[in-house]
Amino acid sequence: MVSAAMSNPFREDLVSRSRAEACSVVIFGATGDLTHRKLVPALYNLAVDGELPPGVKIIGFARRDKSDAVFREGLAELNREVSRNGHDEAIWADFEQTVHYHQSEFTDLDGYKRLAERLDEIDRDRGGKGNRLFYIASAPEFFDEILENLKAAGLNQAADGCWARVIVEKPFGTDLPSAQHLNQVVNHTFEEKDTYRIDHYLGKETAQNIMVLRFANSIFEPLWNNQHIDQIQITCAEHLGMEGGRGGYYDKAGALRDMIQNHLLQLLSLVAMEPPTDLSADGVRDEKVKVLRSMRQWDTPELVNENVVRGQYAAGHVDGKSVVGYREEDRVDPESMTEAYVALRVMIDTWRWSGVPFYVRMGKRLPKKATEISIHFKSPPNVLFNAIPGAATGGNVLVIRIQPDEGISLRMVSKLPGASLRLEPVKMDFHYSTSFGKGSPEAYERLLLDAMAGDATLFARRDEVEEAWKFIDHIERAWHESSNAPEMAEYTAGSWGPKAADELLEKSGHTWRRL
Ligand SMILES: NC(=O)C1=CN([C@@H]2O[C@H](COP(=O)(O)OP(=O)(O)OC[C@H]3O[C@@H](n4cnc5c(N)ncnc54)[C@H](OP(=O)(O)O)[C@@H]3O)[C@@H](O)[C@H]2O)C=CC1
Ligand SMILES: O=C1O[C@H](COP(=O)(O)O)[C@@H](O)[C@H](O)[C@H]1O
Repeated sequence: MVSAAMSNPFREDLVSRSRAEACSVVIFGATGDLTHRKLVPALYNLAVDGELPPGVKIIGFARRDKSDAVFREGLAELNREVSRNGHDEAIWADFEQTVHYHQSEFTDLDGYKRLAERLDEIDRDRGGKGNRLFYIASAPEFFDEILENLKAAGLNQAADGCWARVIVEKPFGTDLPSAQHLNQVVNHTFEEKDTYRIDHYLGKETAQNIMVLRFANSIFEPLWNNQHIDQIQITCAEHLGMEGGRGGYYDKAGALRDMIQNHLLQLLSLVAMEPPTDLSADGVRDEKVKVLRSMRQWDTPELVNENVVRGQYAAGHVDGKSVVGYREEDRVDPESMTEAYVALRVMIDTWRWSGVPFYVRMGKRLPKKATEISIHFKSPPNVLFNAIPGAATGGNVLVIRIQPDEGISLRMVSKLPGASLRLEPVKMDFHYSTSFGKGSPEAYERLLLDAMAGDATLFARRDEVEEAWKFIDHIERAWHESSNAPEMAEYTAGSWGPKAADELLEKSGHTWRRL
């Protein structure tokens, strides 16, 4: 068995103090894609690894009429396809006994009252009262209604000595006012300490390792500032387009709202934050929110033009297959002005980061799926080796590979073996799979376990979400409301994005790192 402490040595004391506790997990939207592909496989894999607390019950809440047996069979079918640890029929047979289905409309208060009775029964079987974890995995238009109905049915209150918590899926609003409204609804239903705004990038093993790399090693932190770092790049490349009917959602959201506002600004704040005073949820989140507050605002169309590039893919080839352009995708408006690619320069106006550009890019239909952060150190003074072949290969680059092939590499310049002095870049490389001999758990496993343990460190706090929206809203306004709106650039599917994104960096003498 892999214990929580073993999987996270950095937070060993915290994990041993706050273990996941038995509870009823109620999933709203349980017949949907997220539940089948991510949530239930995550719970199953926790069970396989012996991490799921005994006594956990899973109750799927959705509209379609289904028996427990039919619901379980549908879940098993997907689990066979996607489960990280494979699908063991014997383990599944035990696991599925903990899974039940509750049919109701999200809008029907009676359905919640029946749910309350059902949960009471489960608690009685457990020997009295119990904990409840509500996971809102529905489309965002139902978030308010589900929260209000939970309150109306008294399900936001826990029995003495127990807890009732809520996990809210993304998107957490579509702009600052809608996020503020949702925060008000959530906070009037559950206390902030019981609210878990999910950002699955924070649950990725490599994202968690950013703090360890920075603060558990003495060699990096002294260099982690504008004296030594020239620029930082965060790239999230996806080869997929709008498969599985995603075009309808995506064309309303776009890359900036879908990925930058949440996942990539979270990664940026982990890279840029000051050391927290402790590892408590608020200790860490206090530091992250300071980064978000210090981002220079691109609050005029001119500033957006100078610092942000948006793009859509035209037809091209990805993975050897020809694919259509963004505007030809299923459920996408043929005249859409929604971006499937964004590249931006972020400036963080703090003592540590003054003058260091953070370049962030994300795009659909790029040549491959890969997310990484690269820290580009300044070059040494060009006095000793300037006349030597290979000397112009640049400074050190530390690369944190978030996915796939999770790991960290450091690029250095070395002497090529031989009688004459020639320089060549080399790479020191650490791979999670070879160093630890096993793959990383899925982000949802860690996040579900943390919510059961009452540890909100890897979840976004209210002020983080709102600060991120403030930054994003200026850009959205410049794109969609200004008369001199910056252009929509085009790139061929399967290429690394529009030329304008290269030009964004060239202005400062930089180039995107090749992945
Ligand atoms: N899919 C993914 O990989 C990811 C999804 N998300 C987020 O998770 C959320 C859910 O996404 P996803 O699972 O893909 O969505 P789906 O459309 O696949 O599922 C929606 C679910 O909501 C239920 N539902 C819809 N209307 C009602 C209603 N009136 N009453 C009761 N149940 C209802 C459906 O039930 P029924 O089938 O019975 O109608 C279904 O279970 C979204 O917010 C999405 O942004 C976030 C990250 C990744
Ligand atoms: O939240 C989202 O994330 C996925 C990418 O997640 P990953 O874990 O596969 O990197 C993205 O494709 C999707 O558009 C977005 O909504």
